[in-house]
Amino acid sequence: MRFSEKLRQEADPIFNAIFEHPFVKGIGEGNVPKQALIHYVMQDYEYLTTFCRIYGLAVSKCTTREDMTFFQEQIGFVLNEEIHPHNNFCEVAGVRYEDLQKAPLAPTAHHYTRHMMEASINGSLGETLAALAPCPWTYWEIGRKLKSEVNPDKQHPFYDWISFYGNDEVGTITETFMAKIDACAEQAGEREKELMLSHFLKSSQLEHQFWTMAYEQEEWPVRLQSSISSL
Ligand SMILES: Cc1ncc(CN)c(N)n1
Repeated sequence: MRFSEKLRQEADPIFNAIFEHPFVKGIGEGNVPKQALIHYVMQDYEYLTTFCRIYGLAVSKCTTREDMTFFQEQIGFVLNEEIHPHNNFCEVAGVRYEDLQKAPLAPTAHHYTRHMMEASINGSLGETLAALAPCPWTYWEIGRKLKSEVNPDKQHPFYDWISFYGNDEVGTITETFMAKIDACAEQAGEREKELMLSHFLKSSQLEHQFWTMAYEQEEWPVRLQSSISSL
């Protein structure tokens, strides 16, 4: 079995819990509370900004230009393409995208981004890839599942979101992650492979927790006036 398949197999209960999450189910049913959509976009905008910084850290781990090019292209994808699903959520919620930017990271988004940063600063390229992979991988599987089960037409409120993540481009990104993880695992010792599995499972758990954070509009326990904590 490919190492990437083993990661996916170990994470199966988490992926299944994500498919059953009320936010994710709500996307398929065309029925997500407005405040959940708003909280999601506010947090995801900051999450994806940090994700680009982590891709920069990943570049510092690369030994080939091919790997560098992959991460460079992924930064372009986040900055230029992933604004479309955010715009879909904003349109449904009836808010302007510009008004949802620069929010302080909520506890779960903070935890998730710091987990990936730690893996990419202190770990190998394989550990970095394993920590980052659940981001495209879970969304690709959600998109593909909703596309086949719901088969939305253009009248569906989340047609754009489902079409975006169920699209072959996100599938190709996921498959490239898998191939790079497999190549790293072939060179890795047992300890490094254990860490890759651990990082993959932690990020998958935090993907699930991110949906809950948005659905329940998680905030820090004490509300402050200042937005200085936005990093
Ligand atoms: C938290 C999260 N995870 C994954 C994705 C899809 N790139 C996203 N936009 N946000």
